[in-house]
This record gives sequence, structure tokens and C-alpha cells, in this order.
Amino acid sequence: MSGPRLRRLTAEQLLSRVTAGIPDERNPVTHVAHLPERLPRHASWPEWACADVVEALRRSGVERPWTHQVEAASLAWSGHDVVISTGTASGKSMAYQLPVLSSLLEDPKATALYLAPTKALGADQLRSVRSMGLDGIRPASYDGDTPIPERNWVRDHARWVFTNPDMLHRGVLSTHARWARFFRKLTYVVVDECHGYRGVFGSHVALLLRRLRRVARHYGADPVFVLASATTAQPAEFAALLTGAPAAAVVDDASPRGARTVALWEPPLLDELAGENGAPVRRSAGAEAARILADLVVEGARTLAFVRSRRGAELTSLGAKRILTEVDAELSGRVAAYRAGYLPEERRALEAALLSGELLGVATTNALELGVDIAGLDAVVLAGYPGTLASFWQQSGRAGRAGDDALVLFVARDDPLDTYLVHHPSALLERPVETTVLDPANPYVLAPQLACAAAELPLKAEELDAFGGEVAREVVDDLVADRMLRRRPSGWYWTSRDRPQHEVDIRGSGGEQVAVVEADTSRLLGTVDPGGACHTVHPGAVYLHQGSSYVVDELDLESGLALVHAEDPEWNTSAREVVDIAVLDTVHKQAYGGVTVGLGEVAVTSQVVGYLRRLPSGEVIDHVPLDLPERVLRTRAVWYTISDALLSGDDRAPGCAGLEPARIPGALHAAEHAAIGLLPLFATCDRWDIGGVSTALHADTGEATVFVHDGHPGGAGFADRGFSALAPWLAATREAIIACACPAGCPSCVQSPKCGNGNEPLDKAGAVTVLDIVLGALNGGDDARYGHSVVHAAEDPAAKTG
Ligand SMILES: Nc1ncnc2c1ncn2[C@@H]1O[C@H](COP(=O)(O)OP(=O)(O)OP(=O)(O)O)[C@@H](O)[C@H]1O
Repeated sequence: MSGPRLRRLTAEQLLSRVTAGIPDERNPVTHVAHLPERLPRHASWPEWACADVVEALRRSGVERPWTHQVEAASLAWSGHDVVISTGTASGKSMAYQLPVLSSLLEDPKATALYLAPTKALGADQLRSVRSMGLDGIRPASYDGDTPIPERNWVRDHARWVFTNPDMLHRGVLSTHARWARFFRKLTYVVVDECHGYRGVFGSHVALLLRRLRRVARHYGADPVFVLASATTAQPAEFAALLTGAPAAAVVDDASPRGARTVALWEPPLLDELAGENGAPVRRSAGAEAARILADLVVEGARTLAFVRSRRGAELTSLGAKRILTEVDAELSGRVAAYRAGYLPEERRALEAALLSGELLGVATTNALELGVDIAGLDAVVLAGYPGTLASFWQQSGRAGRAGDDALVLFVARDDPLDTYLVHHPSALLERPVETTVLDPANPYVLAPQLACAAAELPLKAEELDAFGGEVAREVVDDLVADRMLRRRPSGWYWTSRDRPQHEVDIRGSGGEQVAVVEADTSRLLGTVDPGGACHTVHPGAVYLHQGSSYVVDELDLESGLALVHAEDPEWNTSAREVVDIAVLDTVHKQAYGGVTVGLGEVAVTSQVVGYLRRLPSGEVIDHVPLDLPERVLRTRAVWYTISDALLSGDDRAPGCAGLEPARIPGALHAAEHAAIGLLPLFATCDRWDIGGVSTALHADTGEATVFVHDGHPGGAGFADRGFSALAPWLAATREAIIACACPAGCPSCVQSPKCGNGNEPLDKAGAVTVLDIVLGALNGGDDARYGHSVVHAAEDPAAKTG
């Protein structure tokens, strides 16, 4: 069925096909940009490289290396930690394979460790090394799937071990004495796709890598760290934060790149449907992506559609198939879904079918973003902003091969950040990729990590510097007070016989997972984070697993069990929660006239109080109340307060808004929602990683206050980032609200998908007024309405005096 490639159309023509038939006044395309082709720059194979390795790479199709590959490989070979941060399919694997394989061949006892964020990626890389057929390398994977008998062989004989942070934490460092042979000659540690280590997970991995270095030193090894990252701002700084040691950065990408046409697409508002509180609804990005995917498949264009959720990937694929069935049944068989959870064989078959052209359209989650060697497609559709610019470029980089142009279509979801981006193309297409945010000094991460470190080897005072210095010392003192560690003259010792590694969840999901079980058959379908269980598996929730739909009957948080039955209702569900916040400690506070901004520790009390049932079109059926327990989260928050005088004072006085008191709660609430939506633009987080609270009078601040807080215990650095980028963040928030064409507020601007108050009250115009007041004050009294270049001048609020 595969046949020759059908596509004959240019990217521009493909774009006009997908917009064909749409009347001009409803044209969803808000911007089109052309990214030019880039030609390759080659270098010679370095002299130090082992001839057998060069030969093997040549056989695998790499005739001559690109300059960035040689630069990174040579730095690593000469003993420097290095981070290579270049585009999708720029051959980052070869940059570490060359020095690692050369060293393993040169010294028959040398060993290396490869770390990937996912098992699947580790398996892909292992396959690539195995396929080179080099003798004596003995590459092997060591992850949750490795059979027990094989594990002994890996520990005793493997020379290049492919694993992931979870297994390094639980299965390697915790039993390092059994790995003595491996550690003694550990020469290289490869940290692949390291930009994925962000937030709480990233903070854990950062400390895990410090533990790894420490254990290696104990056995007399000092491995070179080679990090591979998607393009990111400040890769050297990020690598140093992640590994705890300086690293050189290689960023000048010399791989070839096909020309690409990037179009930004805002689905139309639908006249016939009403959302929450009667707000207008846009056609969903998933439904739009399904239609676009079908159109592109009809044109014979090999297309990947990236969708935000597993459920979304399944639905988009089904939607495209349904449309295609009406056109040509054969074509409907050439579309599939792809996501984590498929078996490796299934994944590989899908990848091969897509590359050969047998499959023309695949709707996927970000499972196809990392590492998988698929490039050169005709089109990529992104249904919703993937959360970071790094991901945006990584996903769109799957399209385009040298000498041929490709189409990238970004379809906005009904969400303030997406709205902002389709109306501010430069924020998407011209901004440097953001740095990855993580905070290894978070005491909630440091404490369990230091406990693990002490259990691995007694901690010495001088070692605490690598773990954050003063903060680490305080955490160790707390662990001693809690009798977890004991102080002896030679250092701090772990007191228990049990290994702490098994209790420490480095993915930051916060404790025992909740098992999702089909009641009739007792089949375990999957697990969910306890912190998110009330959101995802509350009674009545629709739960999708491998394309099948289930409805939750019962959630028992005590025993960590959600019971479900198979059912495929026509609606989907989204939980609603109410949140309260108390300030525990103010770390920074800055006053600007009647506006004060703060950063500090808070206690957030939240409770899921019900859920909305919604049709795939976005239409809301009803709200179902729930009775679930409260959760208390200690974390960090950024906030601003506004004095009464500024908010409701006479609007003829400078800076005063004259907002009627009755409008204030709705104005603050709307400003809070939109700010949560926009923070991901500045803090590499997802809107689900953060939350917010707004109130016309807060007990701790004594004023009208808007809080935005981290969603993880101790914080993951997002609130801190919001504090340091407050002015540009709030300016973008204001612009997003203004850019939205709806009259009084919709999900694209001020409605929030998880608001516990049912998005009531919300005052869209009032939110702009609130943001004008705050930006005006941050800006020293100049009115923010006159352009945000002025606002950018106050980028760092802490640098100003109030
Ligand atoms: N110098 C080269 N010349 C030609 N092809 C190359 C060269 N280096 C690597 N390749 C090929 O480019 C493809 C992509 O390589 P690789 O998967 O290492 O890229 P990557 O940068 O790790 O990609 P990702 O962004 O998915 O992480 C592979 O098929 C590889 O064989």
C-alpha cells in the first residue's frame, strides 16, 4: 500500500488546500512566516576518533560529521563536560557516540552510562549502538523491564549501560557496591534530552547527578558528562545547574534544514454553541487538527499532528479517520495514533510505516517529540502550544528535509497563552528558547535526596557545597533532628536499615500512586499521581486508556484505588476545585506606590468540588457537585496587592481606576486566570503545574491580592521566575486579554479550565484595568496602555526601588 510519495504540492499550496472553502472573514490563519533553508557545514573526522567507530558510523550513513558534532565530541574527548544544544535531528547522538565508543574501544575496562528521561528513548539509543556491531562494547539496558537474571549480567559485564533516572536512583546508586566494577572505570555519563529535566523532576535529577558523581568519585572515577539538549537559552548555565559542575556549550547547529512555512491558526468562534456561563466557544484545536490532518492526508502529505494528551491523540486520529472514510476508505487506514503506553514493537512498526509513507497521518502525543529518529515529513500540525518553545521547535523540526519545503501549522487551543501566541507571532517565532527552570535548593527535594546520598555513603561536611551549601546544611540539621541522620565525627550517617531510595519518588508525584482498576475484571489499567487523583479519577470522571473509555465509579484515597467500568459516554469531564491561600513567609517584597509585589512561602488549601461534563465540541452539558477531601500544599507563590485607593479611587486621579467595588472580585479573578495562562511563556511550566487565588481582601496582605503559586510541595522555581519576570509577564497577560475578540471573557482569555468557582465572577474589562494599574505602578507611574516597550524597561522589579 505504501507506494511512491504522493505529495506534489508546496507548503504554500498545502496551506491553501487546508483553508479552501473557508470564507475570507472566517479565515483562521493569523500569520504566515517562511523559514529559509539552511545548508550543512561539514568537518573532517577528528584524528583522535577510533577508526572502527568512524567506519561503523560511516556504514550507518554518516559520511562526514557536521562541525557542531566534532566540536562537542572533541571537547568531551579532551575531558570537558559539554552540553550540545542544537535542533531536531541535528545528530546529537553521534556527538556522544564518537567519544564514548572510542574510549570503550581504546580501554577495554572503561565503562559508560547513558541516561534518558524515558525507557523508550533509552531502548532506541541502545538499538542504534548495537546496530553498529562493534566488538567488546557490550551495551545493555538496565531499566524496569530488564529481567532479574539479566540484571546480574549487566552489573558484572556490561560496559555501556542504558538506563533512566528512576532506575539510577532506585536500582544502581542504592546498591552501588554491587556496581563497583562499573563505577571504577566510569569514563562518560551521557544525559540525553536533558531539557526535559525541569520543575520538581528536574530538581530531583540535578541532585541525583550529584549523587552519581559522588559515588563515582568514591570508586576513583571522575566521568565526563556529555549532555544533549534541544535548543535552549543559556545551555551552559542550565547544564551547570543540572550537573553541579561547569560545562562548555556547543550551540552552532551545522546540520542542514529544509525551508519551512509556519502558519498560525486560530479556530473560529462557533455561533451555535455556548460554553460555561454562556461564553462563546471556539472549535477545539483537536477537532480542527483532525480536519487538517485529513485534508493533508488527502493531498498525500506525510503529516504528524502533535496533540497535548493521550486521549486527544486518540480522538484526533479517530476524527481524521472518520472524515477520510467519507472520502476514500483506503485513506482512512493510513492514519493512526501514537503515544506512550504502546508496546515497543507497535511503536517501531508505526515509526517505520510513517517513514515509508505507508502511513500518511499520525496523531501523536509528545512521545514522538523526544529522540525518535523521524524527520523529513511534509507537514507537522501542533494542536495547542506544547508548553515550551523548546518543544515547539522540537516538534516542528520533524517537518522538512533539505531541498524541499514543509508546512508547520500551529493551531491555538481555547486558552489565553495560545491566543496570545497566534496574535503575537514574534513571541513564538523570534524569541530565544527559554531556559529550563529547576530548583535543586527546594528543601522538599533536598531532604529526601540528602537522605539517599547519606544512605549511599556517609555525608561529609565538605560535600554539602555540591548540594547547595548553606541550604543543604540546614536540611541536614533538620534530618538529624528528625532522627533520619546521625551526626558522627566522620560525617552524617543514615540511621535505618531500609533504603530511602524506595520511598523517594523523583517524578515528584507525591507519594503512593492511585491504582485505576476495572471493577468487573480486577484488571489494573494504570496509575495516577495521588496529588492529581481528585482531578483525574474522581467519581464520574471519564478515563481513557489505550483508546478505550472508562467511567470512574469510586475513588478511595485511603487505599489508593479508583474503580472504573468500561463506558464510552459522548462527553468528557473536567474537575473544578476551590482554593484558599495563606502567606507563611515573605521572602521578597517590593512596594511601588499603591502596588506591592511579593514572593514567598504559602499554604494552599484546595478541594475538588465538582466537575463539568462537556461535549467534544466544547459545549457544556452540566456541572456535577462532588464531596472530596481538602489537600494542603506548602509551596511558593508570587503575588501583587493593590490599594483600595488605586483600585476604586477617583479615576481622575493619576493611576486610579475608579473600579466599582462590585466589579473588583471579577476583575482580579479574571486577571489571575489570564496570568496563570501566560506564566508558561516565561517559566517553562504547564498551566497545570501552577495555580492561583485572587481576593478583594486577603487576610494576610490586608489588600486586594492576586496570587500565582507553584503546584508542587516546596515549589519548582515557577513562582520565583514569575516574580523576576513580573512586568513582561503581566504585560503579555494584558495583551492576551485584549487580543481576544470575545465580548466578555471566554476560555481563550480569562476563563480557566479548572476554576472551582465555575468561572464566576469574571470581568474581562476589569482585568485589563487591574493590569493597567499594576503595570503603571511597576513602571513608575507611566501608563502601561501606551505600549509595552516601556513596561519591558522594568523587567526586573526587584531592581527598582518603590
Ligand atoms: N553528519 C551527519 N551526516 C548525515 N546524517 C547524519 C549526520 N549525523 C547524524 N546523522 C543522521 O541524522 C539523524 C538524526 O540524528 P540524531 O537522532 O542523532 O539527532 P538528534 O539531534 O539526537 O535528534 P533529536 O532532536 O530527535 O534528539 C540520524 O538518522 C543520523 O544517522
